[in-house]
Amino acid sequence: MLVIYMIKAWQLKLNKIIFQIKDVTYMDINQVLLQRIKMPLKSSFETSFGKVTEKDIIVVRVFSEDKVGIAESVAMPFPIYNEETTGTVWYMLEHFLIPQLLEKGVKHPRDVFDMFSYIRRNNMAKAALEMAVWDLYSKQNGLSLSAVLGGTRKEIEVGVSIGIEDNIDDLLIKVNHFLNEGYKKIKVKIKPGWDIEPLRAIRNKFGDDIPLMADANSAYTLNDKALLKELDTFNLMMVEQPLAHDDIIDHAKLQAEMKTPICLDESIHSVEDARKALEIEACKIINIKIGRVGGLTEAKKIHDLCEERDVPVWCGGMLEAGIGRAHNIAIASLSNFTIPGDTSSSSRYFNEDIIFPEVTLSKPGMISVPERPGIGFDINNELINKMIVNDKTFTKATMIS
Ligand SMILES: O=C(O)CCC(=O)c1ccccc1C(=O)O
Ligand SMILES: [Mg+2]
Repeated sequence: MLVIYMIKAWQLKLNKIIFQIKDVTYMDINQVLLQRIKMPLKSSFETSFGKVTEKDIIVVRVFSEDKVGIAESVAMPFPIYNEETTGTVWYMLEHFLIPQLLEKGVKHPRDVFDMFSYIRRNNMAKAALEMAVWDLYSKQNGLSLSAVLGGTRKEIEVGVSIGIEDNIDDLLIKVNHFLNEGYKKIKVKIKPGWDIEPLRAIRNKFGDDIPLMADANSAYTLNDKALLKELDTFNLMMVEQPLAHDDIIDHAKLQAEMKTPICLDESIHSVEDARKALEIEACKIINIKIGRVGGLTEAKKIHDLCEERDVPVWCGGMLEAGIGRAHNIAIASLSNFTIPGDTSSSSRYFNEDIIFPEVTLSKPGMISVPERPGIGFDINNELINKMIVNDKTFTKATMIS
């Protein structure tokens, strides 16, 4: 008995030592592949800043000797959510990020963020590469991405985001449909002229208890204070980013006068932004999007800061295809993601997704966190190949010569 115990203890110690050794050796990334694909959305998605009808994605793969890490760029085709576009992400990856990663190498995915910190912003470009490196690292260590990030949940709670609809009837049909699927949070997009009326209609039809929130995507200013304060009458879980994309000061002023918690999305690009926003009480909740903050390392830092300060977070979405969804599921398995996120099933936006199996609800309003190494999904390469508009391979040899 004692002998078995001693052997087990030794095995554990040995594993720990191997893990530590791995952290000081290079990850040996020798090739990166970019594939730009255009994927039709089932139906268009409208927000206060505009309408999207197809998903324009860059699939990023990083190769080591025998493993491949994968991620997806979440930038939109136009610079309307933030300053990046699919085109700028490609440019940054091609001319700055990939050459540097291949030339310098990293020992741990954590190093990627630091390596790129001298480059201002371009967070979605940085994130696309960094997330692929995290997936590769997880696969090299035979662990799920969730486990490597320190996730504790086996299942995550999810909600759904509903765009601006043509009329109230269409909106109510959608809300009804998603409530029936069990989604644990209904988020509706609002803008001037489409705010009080749709929220009132939802409350009248479905009652005061359904978990409801509104996302304004920066469509208002403090001149709309009276209207925004009226939102307090709808018992909303929160109102997301009511004011300017680059503001925290006015949000603090508004939060001081509103009962409904404000959640910031567009205004938070880093853990430093989060610290400042919390310090001046510009919000009570933060929406974490891995792409917006430059990758999983920074996303985890924001999560940890918020946890320390008892501020709940949730995982936002950018209409991701399956690879992006998989990364969202992994980060949302961390303990302080206590509010249902925007990561819905693949079928919410796509007739067919680029992963196997597709993301589905394991039970009403829940998605299970994969336990297999890395993101825990296989890639539907056949489908990806059908949708490619551009691709490029980068190798260590060609970069350095
Ligand atoms: O279902 C999703 O992925 C979330 C959709 C969403 O709300 C959104 C989609 C694109 C850009 C910004 C946002 C947002 O959260 O503000
Ligand atoms: Mg938002």
